[in-house]
Amino acid sequence: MPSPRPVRAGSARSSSVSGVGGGNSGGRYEFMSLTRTPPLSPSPPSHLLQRQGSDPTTARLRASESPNRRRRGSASSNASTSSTGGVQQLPEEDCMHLNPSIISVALSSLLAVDLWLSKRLGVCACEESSWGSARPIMKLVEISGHGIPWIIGAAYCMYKSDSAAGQEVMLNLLMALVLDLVLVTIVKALVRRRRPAHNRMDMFATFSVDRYSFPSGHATRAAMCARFLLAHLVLAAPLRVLVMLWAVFVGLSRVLLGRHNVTDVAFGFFMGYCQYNLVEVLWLSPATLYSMMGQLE
Ligand SMILES: CC(C)=CCC/C(C)=C/COP(=O)(O)O
Repeated sequence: MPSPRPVRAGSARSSSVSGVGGGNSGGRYEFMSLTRTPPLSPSPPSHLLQRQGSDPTTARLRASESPNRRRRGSASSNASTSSTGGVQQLPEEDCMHLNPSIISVALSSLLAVDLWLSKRLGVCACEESSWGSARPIMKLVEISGHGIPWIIGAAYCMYKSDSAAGQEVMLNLLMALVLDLVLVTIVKALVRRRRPAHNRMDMFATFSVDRYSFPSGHATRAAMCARFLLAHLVLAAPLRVLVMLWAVFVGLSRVLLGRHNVTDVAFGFFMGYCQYNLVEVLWLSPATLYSMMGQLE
């Protein structure tokens, strides 16, 4: 009895490329057959179809499928092979699984990078972390961007101000701070993204939505207040630089403390920047204020 001849993988590959020829290379045809149903007519040569299963890429893809999908896939491809006289068709659901949308792939990649980077940057997340000794300073920066000192400070300055212009600016800063709290609460409640696992929930004065992390309320406030200060209160160049550095540092400290992922802070900065535009649109003038107070009386 003749002994079976060993099959060499290399020879199958090289004959596949040379067998198709022209612009439509063997490699291209095989790739397309994985992602969409090959045309029924004209039927591709049967020697090409046989080689699909022996291609290493095909083999790897099939190996990564779940056992159930593999079983279903092979059953349906067997069925379609027999019903179409040798033409192999992939079931429709397989085609969809092999064609994930570019947006969802980009989003999952961004989230994976975000989680990885945020975890690496959370160097002050607890005392035992690599920069744990800097944690008290980071917590001071955290308090400098907290809502309570800002609200109390703005109300106190408004009360103490002896000019109508000063009172107007402080009143609008108060309105901006309240608006920021409301908008951040709404977005946090809608998105409900959990804070990073390495965060220790030892923050001062929080609302219930503050168990969620997207967006960072400190980052929105820092961006909005920085724009507000630069537009209305701080004119000297060195102080303007300090204000900007403070805002950046508040955002950075959120990630270093492990309170937030990088995307929470990035979106927070964007949202706070836009919120200032809204404050300008809603700006309360003394006339508006007096008419509002008149309506209240
Ligand atoms: C109690 C008041 C007036 C404000 C809460 C401020 C606060 C704790 C926001 C949460 O900030 P992050 O989202 O950056 O952690």
